[in-house]
Amino acid sequence: MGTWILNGKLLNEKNNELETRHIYIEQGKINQIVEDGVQPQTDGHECIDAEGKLVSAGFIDMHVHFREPGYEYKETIATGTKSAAKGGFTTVACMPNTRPIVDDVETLQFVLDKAETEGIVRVLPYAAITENELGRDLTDFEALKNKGAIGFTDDGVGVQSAQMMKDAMYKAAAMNMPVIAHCEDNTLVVGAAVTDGAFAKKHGLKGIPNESEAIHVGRDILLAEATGVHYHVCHVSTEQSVRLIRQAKELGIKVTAEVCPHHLLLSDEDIPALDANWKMNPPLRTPKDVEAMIEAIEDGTIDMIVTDHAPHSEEEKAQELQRAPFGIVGLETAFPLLYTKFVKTGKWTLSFLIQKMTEKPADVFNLDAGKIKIGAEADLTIVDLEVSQAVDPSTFLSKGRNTPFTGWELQGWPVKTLVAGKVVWSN
Ligand SMILES: NC(=O)N[C@@H](CC(=O)O)C(=O)O
Ligand SMILES: [Zn+2]
Ligand SMILES: [Zn+2]
Repeated sequence: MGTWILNGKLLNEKNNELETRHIYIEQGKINQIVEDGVQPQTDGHECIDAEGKLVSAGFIDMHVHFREPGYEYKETIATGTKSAAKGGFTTVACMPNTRPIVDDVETLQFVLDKAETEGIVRVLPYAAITENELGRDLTDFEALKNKGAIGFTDDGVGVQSAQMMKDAMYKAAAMNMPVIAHCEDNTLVVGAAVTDGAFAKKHGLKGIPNESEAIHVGRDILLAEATGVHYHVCHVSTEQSVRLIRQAKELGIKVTAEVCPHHLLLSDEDIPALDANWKMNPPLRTPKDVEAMIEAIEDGTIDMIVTDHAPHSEEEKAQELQRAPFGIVGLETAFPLLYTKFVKTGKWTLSFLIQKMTEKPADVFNLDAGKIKIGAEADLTIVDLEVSQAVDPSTFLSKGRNTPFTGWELQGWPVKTLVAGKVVWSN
């Protein structure tokens, strides 16, 4: 028995038109795509009616925090993947800043086992660059790669020593593995709650300067050039970083980059009060930086959109701004936010947005995913593009409720998510 998804709207990337199609899935893979008008042979098969809804390749998020092991009160692989499925994501890449850090094969195996037994979407694990993310000793890249790590990153902190980063890049390059960098120079203001901008000034707060990110981006681009590694910049937030990445790409250096919805949609001037739901790292920057992020995703300087889904508990986020941890959740709001604010407004085509959340990340990280085609895994997302609904954190499947987008009236809500042809979430 197979499964038919009937009457879905598939995006024709050539003309950005939505066309009605029927998709037949067998043994987890897309087996047939039938034109409207042709009567599909549904006898004896399961049928899903997608009448009028968008059927997209499942979204891919190359930057999430699922907190397991060690911080299960914030999120688990079970709740994190549920949250992902609800957001229409079928593949997510997990950051290693758990407790313990994913810096050895035992911890990596633990994550893989949990993903296998409790995860409802595909989970790809990153491993740390340095032991305990302390920046002192490199982890065992060879062993971690062999066990299934897809790249190396100390996300959460910057690798402070240029020599350490260079050694890591040489090693990763020799193994054909990417280095993924959280860019933050700790000799500049570090740990402040907001950017060095209007909000900081108004409230008499110290601010994190743009250079603390961009100095690492510039340094690492030079090191990537010297080592030949595939270097990927995490959560780009400043116009200076964009400038450096743009130039590096022009020079043919192997650099790729990601941006988060919040850095495309919010600036420090939007922060309403001293509220930790607006605190994340990197922080919301100035309106000029937001403009630069939009330009950079539009011209291809930034390759993909990621959420940096970073759940924290209610109690942690209720602390005063300086004490509260950095991070906001993102999986359940990413697509509706971007669809409503960029596609509905006519700034982007639907196919542009979907590419940045499917094909592009798959391309950059060599994943066999991100496209609806015969023979591909049936990782699919069915999205209602019409119904308008307000963001309500009490409905999140994530344990985290920490979002600045509460109450935003959005369209483009996923209604059903399939992984390998199985419905893993349905509203
Ligand atoms: N982005 C955040 O604000 N927080 C992340 C760490 C990180 O991505 O650097 C976290 O682990 O909570
Ligand atoms: Zn980070
Ligand atoms: Zn992160």
